[in-house]
Order: sequence, then structure tokens, then C-alpha cells
Amino acid sequence: RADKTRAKLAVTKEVLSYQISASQEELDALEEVVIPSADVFCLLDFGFSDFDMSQTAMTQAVVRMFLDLNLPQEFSIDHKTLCQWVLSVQKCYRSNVVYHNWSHALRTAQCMFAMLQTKELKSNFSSLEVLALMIASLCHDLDHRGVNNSYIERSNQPLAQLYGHSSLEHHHYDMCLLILNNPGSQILSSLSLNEYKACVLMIEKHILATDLAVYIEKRTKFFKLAQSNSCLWTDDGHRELLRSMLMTASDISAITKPWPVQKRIAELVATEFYAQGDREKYELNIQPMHVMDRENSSRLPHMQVDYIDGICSPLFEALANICESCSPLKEGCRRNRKHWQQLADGK
Ligand SMILES: CCCOc1ccc(S(=O)(=O)N2CCN(C)CC2)cc1-c1nc(CC)cc(=O)[nH]1
Ligand SMILES: [Zn+2]
Repeated sequence: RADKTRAKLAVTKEVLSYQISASQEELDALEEVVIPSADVFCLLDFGFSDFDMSQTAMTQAVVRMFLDLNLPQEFSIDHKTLCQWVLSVQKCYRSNVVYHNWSHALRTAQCMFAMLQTKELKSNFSSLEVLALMIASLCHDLDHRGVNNSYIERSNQPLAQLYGHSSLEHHHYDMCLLILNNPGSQILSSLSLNEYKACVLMIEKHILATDLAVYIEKRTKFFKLAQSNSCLWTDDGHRELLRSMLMTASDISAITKPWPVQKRIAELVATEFYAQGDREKYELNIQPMHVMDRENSSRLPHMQVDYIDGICSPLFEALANICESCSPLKEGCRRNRKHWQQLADGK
């Protein structure tokens, strides 16, 4: 019990040292500017990529998504607080991590936004569910260190002593709560106590849902529901399951992007995986997972095909069953499978 508390303090101390609030200059700049429209940022486009966007444009894009979802009005979120919250979230992603960084967070939130704005999904979620989904998708990888749960557990970092499984996802949620409760970025301060409790409970479930192990465990039930087209809307359990699946779909949406974008992002994923593999070999003296060992880099196209077949396509097919307007995700994934298969065949 005592060492858990000590570990928690160690993590908290490390985190607070980040000084998670944005500077006055950054805040003034974001707060005073006229936020461009969703069209200017292509936020409704499933082919969206952040590659040519500045840090400032990325924070403006998040504010634009909240505005277009009518969240500040619905929940009396004052503009300055929303800007401070976005800037704090951005600061708590590590810029020295090549894949699980602020760009990944923005792409995940943008895919969630584009799905929630489809006619099939738009009218089926309450504003509170939309708020919880947007906060969770932006915060789902907060303070990621570029290593996965098994590395954390095996290198017995303080995080491992805190949580049994999904240790990273629990930390991402803790960071999300820390920012939501930090003076100046309390965007949930106008919610009633009941709304607040319901919202943070949904945020926790949404962030924990991004652990692929949890997705694998839950998806069979979802696929059955999606196949039988049985109504997913009235039952609270079905709604929660669908929201969890939307979290995974957003999290892995890079696999659906136009080929040049997917290829570039896959290189970032590989770079991060191999860096972990190197640390396992030379720091922990353990054999890395097949996927993380740069010795197997020639197998990358094959692994991507397996990743698409095993993890991605089943989800995007099921989603397209329920939401016809989300079909571009299924089609994008299928096109990229052809590209990876050609590379795997040595063409
Ligand atoms: C690009 C470098 C190789 O990338 C992969 C290799 C293998 C597998 S896997 O499906 O076999 N599997 C997943 C579950 N792990 C526990 C074991 C390994 C997935 C990827 C991959 N993951 C992501 C999400 C971070 C994005 C992406 O583009 N590709
Ligand atoms: Zn993620």
C-alpha cells in the first residue's frame, strides 16, 4: 500500500514539474484570434492530415471542433478556459516521442469529430456523450513515453507499480483529470455534479477503451450487434460499446489515410517501435517483441497487412454497416492494404 502511494507521488511530482499551464502570450494569441472555419482546416474530411499545420493552427483546429459541436454553448465553457485547456493538453504530450504525440492526438480527435458530424451518428448521441468523446480522443495518449504497457511493466517504472493492467491508459486518464481540474482550464466547471460525474466516468471508459487488448476483448459483441443491425441506440450498454469502438476507430484511423499520409505515419510508428526494441535489447537486456525488433524491418509490409486484417478492417467494416457515411474509413483501409500487399510481394 505504502509503495503504491510512494509510486503515485513520484509520478505526480514528475508530472507537475511540467508546469502544465500555457504561457500568457500563447493564451492571448489563441484567445484573440478569429478561429478559421472547419472547411479551412478540412476537419470534416476523413482524409485530413496535420502534416502542413503549425502548432498554432492545430490548437485553433481543436477550438473550431468544439465550437462547431456547440459544446461551449451547451456547457457554458468560456472561451479563455477552453483555449487554456487545449494549450495545456498540447503541452502534456511529449514532443520527443515520434508517434504518440500531439499530432496523433489531434488526428484522433479530428476523426472522432468527422464521425460525430455524420448524419447517422450526429442525432444519436447526447451533447454530454459528444463532450466526453471529444475530450477523451484528444487526451487518450497524454504524457505517452513512446513505450507500450509491457515495457512499462518490465522496466518497473513507477507507473507499473500503480496499475495492474492498462497502466499507460490509466496514466493518460489521470493526466486528463489533472488538466480538467487545473485552475484556468476547468472546462467542466459549469456542469452539474451529476453531469460532471457522468462525464468523467465516460471519459475514463473511453480512454481505457483505447488499449487494443480491451478492444479485442469487446469487439465480438459489437460485430454481432452491427451484423444483425439490431438497434444500438436504446440500450445504455450498447451505446457505451459503440462509443468505445468509435474511440478505437479514431485511434487507428491513420491506416485509412491517403497512401502518402499512411506511409509517412507508419514510418513514425516503426521508428517509435524500434526505439523501444533497442532499449529492451541494450538497457533491459531482454529480447524485444518481433514487431519492435528492427532486425525484422523487412517484414514491415507483411506486418501492416496482418494489422489491417487482424485489427483494422473488421472494425471499419462493422462501423460502415452502422454508419454508411463512415464508409470512407473502410475504403481507405482497403486501399492501403493493396499498397502494403504490393510492397510485401516485393513489387
Ligand atoms: C509500422 C510498424 C509496424 O506496425 C505494426 C506491426 C504489427 C502490428 S500487429 O497488429 O501485429 N500488433 C498490434 C498489437 N501489438 C500488441 C502487437 C502487434 C501493428 C502495427 C501497427 N500498429 C499501429 C498502432 C500503433 C499502427 C500501425 O500502422 N501499425
Ligand atoms: Zn493513440
